[in-house]
Formats: sequence, structure tokens, C-alpha cells
Amino acid sequence: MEMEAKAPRMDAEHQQPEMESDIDRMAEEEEEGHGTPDQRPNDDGDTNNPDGPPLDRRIHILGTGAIGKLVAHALRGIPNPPPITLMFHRYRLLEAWEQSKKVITISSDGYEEQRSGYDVELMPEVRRQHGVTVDRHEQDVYDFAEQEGLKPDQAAEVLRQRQQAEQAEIGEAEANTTAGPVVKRISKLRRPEGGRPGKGDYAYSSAPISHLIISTKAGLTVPALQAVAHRLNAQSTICFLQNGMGILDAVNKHVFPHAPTRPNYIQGILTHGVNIPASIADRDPFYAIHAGHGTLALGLLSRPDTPGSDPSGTWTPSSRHLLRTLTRTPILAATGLPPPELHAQQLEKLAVNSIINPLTTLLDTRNGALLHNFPLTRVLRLLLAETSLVLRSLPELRAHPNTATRFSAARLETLVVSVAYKTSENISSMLNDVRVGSKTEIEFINGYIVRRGEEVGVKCVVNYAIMQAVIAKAAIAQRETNDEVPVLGSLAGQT
Ligand SMILES: CC(C)(CO)C(=O)C(=O)O
Repeated sequence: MEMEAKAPRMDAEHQQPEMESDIDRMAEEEEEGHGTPDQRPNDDGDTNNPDGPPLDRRIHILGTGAIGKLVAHALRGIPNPPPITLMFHRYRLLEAWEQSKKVITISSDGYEEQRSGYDVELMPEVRRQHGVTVDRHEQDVYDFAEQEGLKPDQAAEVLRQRQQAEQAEIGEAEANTTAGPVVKRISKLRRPEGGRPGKGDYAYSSAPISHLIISTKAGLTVPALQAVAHRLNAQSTICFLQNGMGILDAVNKHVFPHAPTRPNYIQGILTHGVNIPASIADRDPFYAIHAGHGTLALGLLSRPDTPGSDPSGTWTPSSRHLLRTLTRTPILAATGLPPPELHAQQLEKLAVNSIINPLTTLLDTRNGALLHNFPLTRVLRLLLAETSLVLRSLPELRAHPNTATRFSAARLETLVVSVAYKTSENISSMLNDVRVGSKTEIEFINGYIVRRGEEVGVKCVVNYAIMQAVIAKAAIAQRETNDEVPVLGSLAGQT
């Protein structure tokens, strides 16, 4: 498909949407005549930034799986909605969007609702070569090695050192800047000709991102953020909406190692059940079923450069805006929580996911099938005995009142059974990943329990075994998918 070159970002606010819901129209009417869409004041009292430039209201959503679609759809449904940019990681998805009605459809309780008015962007392509991250305009490690007469690993080392020097320069420049401005990464490692224009180039952007919601799979978070890290800074806020734990440690280590220039983080815990039926995904990649209504708990994490501070006292305008916007979205049923309570709830969800996700995956069954099956109850109890011991031994929970009861094996079992019951018709996200040949989040779920167990001296052999079984199952499924030979027409030879 040929696409003509356009402005860097397709701004849906300036397009006539082809299909609008009443609420979209209402919101647009409400917005009329109040400045540019990216800067209009909210109707929640969150007006402009008194000390700095006007507040940027745009929310970028990275990860357009089931959760990303639900959140994008919910945000466009509120009065005076913020401008939303969907960030596609593959050109094929951008192409599909261009050829579609440019709507997200959510089906809930048998009713389908389409919402429009989204802007879209294509994620820059980044490659990892000999441990160095290279974006699409940067010089290839192998080209550089050839040019300099070095071995690829030596060339990678030189490039790594240059990248570190650049990052340090940016860090210093940002530290010397007063609130607001973004120091863009103007890489010295760019190819001299700046790269050839390619398919979908018009949809790339290097504009700063004030608010980012990331809903990719846990294991893809680091590479996804590496691709946009240069557009985020200490005034930006990232909201993480993923299953599993340990993701932020990986992000800090690999993407934002320099604490003072790191963006602000909001952690979300989502209990909504959303899925994309395989039969529809091929036909409409912008469709999802909201199968179970849950809640979204949100908490702003304190910055390590202001240790011990109450994060609510140090909120940046972007954190406040993102939190307020998410909490005025009725469908998401979002509430703000203080960080210690948020952490405890995250651990409870981890315990639930550590049972439902691997067992449904290994048995290839819906969540409800785990109920009323005594042999499975035995497996569940073995797993929870270990998990409960680890959670009750965690140093960060020691000061919590009620840790022993809250994280007892019996209480965790009650939680697992109640979630399996409430989401009995759901296909767990892990089973879905295995079915479509994607990597699972097992290392951030049971793997996190095993790692924390090692820290506190508890050997989690049952969790370890179940994790290995899921990895094996995913590998078998992937091999089967790769071995599939597409057959056109009938086996009798007619096409
Ligand atoms: C709660 C549960 C198990 C619902 O399916 C889930 O979070 C998941 O599938 O990842």
C-alpha cells in the first residue's frame, strides 16, 4: 500500500471523525473555542500549570492490546476528553488502522460501542546489537565496525561509551534547566544522511511526551520504553498497567538509570477482564471484549531522588493530570491509593495471577474450570504455601499491620477462588499469549516470587517448577505455530 507523505503526526482533533458516539460529540462541543486541544483546561479543576508553560493534556498509549484498547476507549468517553495518541509498534498495525474506520470498538454485556478521534504514531524501530540499543536513524554496529576496521563487539563497546557520554551530557543539561523544557536527544551517532525515508515515516514523531500509559506485556516494557525514552523527562509521567512485578526495577536499570532525570511513575493495578477473541482479531485488530468489570487502583511512586518524601506533596502537573483524568473515567472505576497499600494490593494480585495464569495455561482451560476440582486444589495449596511464606517474610511488609493474616495461605486461597469465580468465562492473559505464540509474563509473576524467595531465604521449588512448565508449554506452542504450513484451497489441489 502506498501512503503519501503527511505532517509528522496525524492529528485527529483536526480531522472530521467518520463515526462519533454522542459522548464524543458532546465532549467536542464542550471543548470548542478554548485554546488548542492539547492545552485546553480540564473540567476537573486541573487547569494550567501556574508556574510554567500551559499544561499539555495529550496522553500517549503504548501497547494496543486488550488493556490499551479498553483504556483508550474509556478515556475518549469522558466529557472534555484529552487528546489521545495510540502508539503502534508495527507498521502492519498502522496500515490496518489507515484502512479501517479508525475506531476502537469495545463490546460489553453484548453491546458494542465504537469511539473515534484518536491520533496515531509509529514506534521507532530499535535494534539490540551486541548489547547496544540502536534506533532506526543511528549507525548500525556492523556498519560502524566495518568503517572503523573493528570487530563487532569492539565497535559495540565504542558506541556504548559514546551513548553513555551523550546521556550524561543530557542529564547535566536537564539538571541545569528550570521546570518544563525538554532537552531532546540530538544524537551524534546519527547516520550522516539521517536515514532513508521509509514506509510510514510520516507517522514517526519526536515530540516530547508528557503522559504515557504503558500496557505492553511485562517482558516488552524495557524495549518499548527504550524506543521512546528520549521523549520523556523528569516532568513526564508514565503509568504502568501490567501484570506481574519487578518491571520497574528493570526499567530503572536499563532505560532510566539516572534517577534525577527519570520520569515520574504511577503504578496501576487493573482487575478488569478484557480479551480479544482470535476469531475477531484478524478481521478487526481494534476490537476487544470487556468481559469482567473490575477496578483500577493507582498510586504515585515516590522518587528516589527525594527519598522518604510523601509523593502527594511532590506531584508534578503531569502526574496530577494523568491521575485525575484516569479517575474521572467511570468505566475504569479508578481510585488513588497510598503507595504502601498499593504495594500490598499488587502482591495480592500477584498471588492470584501466580495460580490462575499458569494453571489455566497448562490445562488449556477457562478460569472457571479451576473451581471444584480437588486435585487442582492440592496444587494450588502447595503453590500458595510457598508464596504466602515469601510474602510474609518481605522486609517492606514488616511495618504493615496485619501482614500475617492478610497474606496467609488461607486468605490468598479465598482471593484466588473469588477471582476465578468472577472471571470464570475469561481466558487468562497467559493462556491467550501461549495460544497466539507470544512470550508469557511468567517470569514477572511466579519468577518474581522465586526471586524474592531467594532474597528472604525461602526456596520456591513448586513456583519454579510451574514456571519452567509454562516456559516449556509456550516453546511447544511456538514451535507448532512456526511449523504450520499454510494450505491454500482444498487438499485435492484446487485453489
Ligand atoms: C485476573 C485474571 C486471572 C483474569 O483472567 C488476570 O489478570 C489475567 O488473565 O491476567
